[in-house]
Amino acid sequence: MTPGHDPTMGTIGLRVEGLVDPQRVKPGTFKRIIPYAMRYRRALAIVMLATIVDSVITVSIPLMLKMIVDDGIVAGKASVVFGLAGLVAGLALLNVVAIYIQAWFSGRVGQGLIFDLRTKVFAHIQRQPVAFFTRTQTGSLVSRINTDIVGAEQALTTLLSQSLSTMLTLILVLGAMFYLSWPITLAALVMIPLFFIPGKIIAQRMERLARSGMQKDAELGSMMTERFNVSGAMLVKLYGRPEEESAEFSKKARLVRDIAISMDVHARLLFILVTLLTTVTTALVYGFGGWFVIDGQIQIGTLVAMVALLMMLYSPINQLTNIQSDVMTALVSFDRVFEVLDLQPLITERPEARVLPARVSEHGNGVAPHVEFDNVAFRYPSAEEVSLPSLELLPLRKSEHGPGALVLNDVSFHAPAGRLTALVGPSGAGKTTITQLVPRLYDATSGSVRIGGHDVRDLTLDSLGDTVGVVTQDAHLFHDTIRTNLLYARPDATEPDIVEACEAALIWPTISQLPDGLDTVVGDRGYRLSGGEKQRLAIARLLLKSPPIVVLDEATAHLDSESELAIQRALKAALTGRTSLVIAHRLSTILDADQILVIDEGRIQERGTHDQLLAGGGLYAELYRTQFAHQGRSPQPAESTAAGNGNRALD
Ligand SMILES: Nc1ncnc2c1ncn2[C@@H]1O[C@H](COP(=O)(O)OP(=O)(O)OP(=O)(O)O)[C@@H](O)[C@H]1O
Repeated sequence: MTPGHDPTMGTIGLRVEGLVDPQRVKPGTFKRIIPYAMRYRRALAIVMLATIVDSVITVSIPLMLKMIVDDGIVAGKASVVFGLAGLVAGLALLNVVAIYIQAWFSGRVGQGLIFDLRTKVFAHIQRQPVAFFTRTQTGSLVSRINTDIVGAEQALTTLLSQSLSTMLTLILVLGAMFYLSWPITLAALVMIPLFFIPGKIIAQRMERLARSGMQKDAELGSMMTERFNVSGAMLVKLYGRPEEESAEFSKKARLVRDIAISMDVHARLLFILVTLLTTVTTALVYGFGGWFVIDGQIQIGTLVAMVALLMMLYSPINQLTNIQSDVMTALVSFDRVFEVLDLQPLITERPEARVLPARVSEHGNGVAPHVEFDNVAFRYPSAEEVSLPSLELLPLRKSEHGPGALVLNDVSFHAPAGRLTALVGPSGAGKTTITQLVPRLYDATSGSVRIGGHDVRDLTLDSLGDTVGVVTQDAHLFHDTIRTNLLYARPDATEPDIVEACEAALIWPTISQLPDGLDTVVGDRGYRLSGGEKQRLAIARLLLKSPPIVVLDEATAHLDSESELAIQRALKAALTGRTSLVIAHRLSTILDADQILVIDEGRIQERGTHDQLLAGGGLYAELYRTQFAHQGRSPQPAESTAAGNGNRALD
């Protein structure tokens, strides 16, 4: 089947109404581009100089052809013919040099711009809060850094290099034509406005298609990013849906194809119309010019030069119409990049933020600070606050506009320095949310979270990062070596430091048996390691960082008893002497906790030690019976645990 007969191609050509996003380029986009270009003013000046040389040479050649014909051939002077022909060849050579310089420097400007924008957008995205990433489609984001930035670069280089050469050539060619024969030039000029009309109409259409195309392209990219990682691929397999996935993919790819075809058709249409007008105008010049030559009003050489110049006139006019559509298409890219750069990060460092003062004991050892929640209420930020609709998969629903419901309410507690505070409660109670407020993954909506008496919002983000270590249930590992993953926590750690951390986390025996040891690549998201090994590696990473405060979400995944034991021992090492906030899923942890907070519906419903709470016979007692008691230990009084004594039995 030829592509033209593909029955799925319902929206080819100009009929792509449903695909086109009617959004326009924001006013002021162009102005914002200028500072980016100004960084390359020296290279740009060279580009412009080379462009001027190129234009002048290009226009002077037809004038020399006229002289060859009239003053050489017609006059019968061979020396003039040879001399001028040699000069034309020399100028052509010089032009090659000018074009080469132009290409070299405009490449530097263009690629430099891509580099500047990419690094800026990447750094900006890094500063976005976690909430942004929970809403955004990864593929769309990647596409902004790749496709859109390259598009934006094209806008600028097209605008700066092509438009100058176009305008200059146009002026020089018209000047030369007027000089040679103003009546023929005027006749040709009458046609020029006609060249702009199709350009204008088609350019607008192309702009909308370009925006739409980028959006759909990003959706395609997103789908691939989600399906081509281990978790996504596993889900597809386990639910046996490869056919549906392929169908969904081809639906999206079809849209991308149709938009691309439509863009091609528009570009081609523009070209055809301009070619038609060019031919008609050339015929007009030959008609008038031929008559003038016969009439003896102009020389034959003048007609030759006029036609050659005319050919040069169309190329810039053609470009001018293209520039319009190219620039519009590419301005869309800039607009989409600026859209990301304009997104203000929700969690920022205050200008007067301070480093958390280190506390030292009488013996000169570092002392972990305590953590306090004071009347904290929290709601997750709304979509408008943290994300861009164009980076989300689906359009926002009505319910997603405006602030959501409070997830935490009136949460106040004191997590004593160097002690273990366990959080327990039913699913969705708000435990994870509470722990996320300590490292400022989110900020409290009201009330305050304090570390060592300092509001977390008054601390520098670096100091907060150094103070709080987090191990989540699904500890993420980069697709890199074990060593690189560990060094991520402390880049200056030495080999003995790494080994010590791995030994304390009880992962060293496993690592040392691997053929490549610490240089083993862990695979995408650590999928080449078992669940228990991954968690222990995450604990080793935490130990290497050695933060005074630890936030930990215990893994609920079922582990064999050996791994379970290893993890418990590793945790013991990780928590000793540290202020820890643990979402507890293990019996051993709640028995060892200095304080247990029972969370339900975003509030602290009960608090105390295991014995006190069990005696109370409330929610905790029920949770204990359903979640913890079956884990194999008969209820027993929690051992009293002094901070940092290292004697807490976690196993
Ligand atoms: N990023 C988010 N945006 C909006 N709401 C969220 C977000 N994350 C969690 N929630 C909601 O906040 C509430 C508390 O969730 P949280 O994850 O803190 O519960 P949890 O006690 O840790 O539950 P689990 O034990 O199942 O992990 C839930 O109702 C959840 O749906």
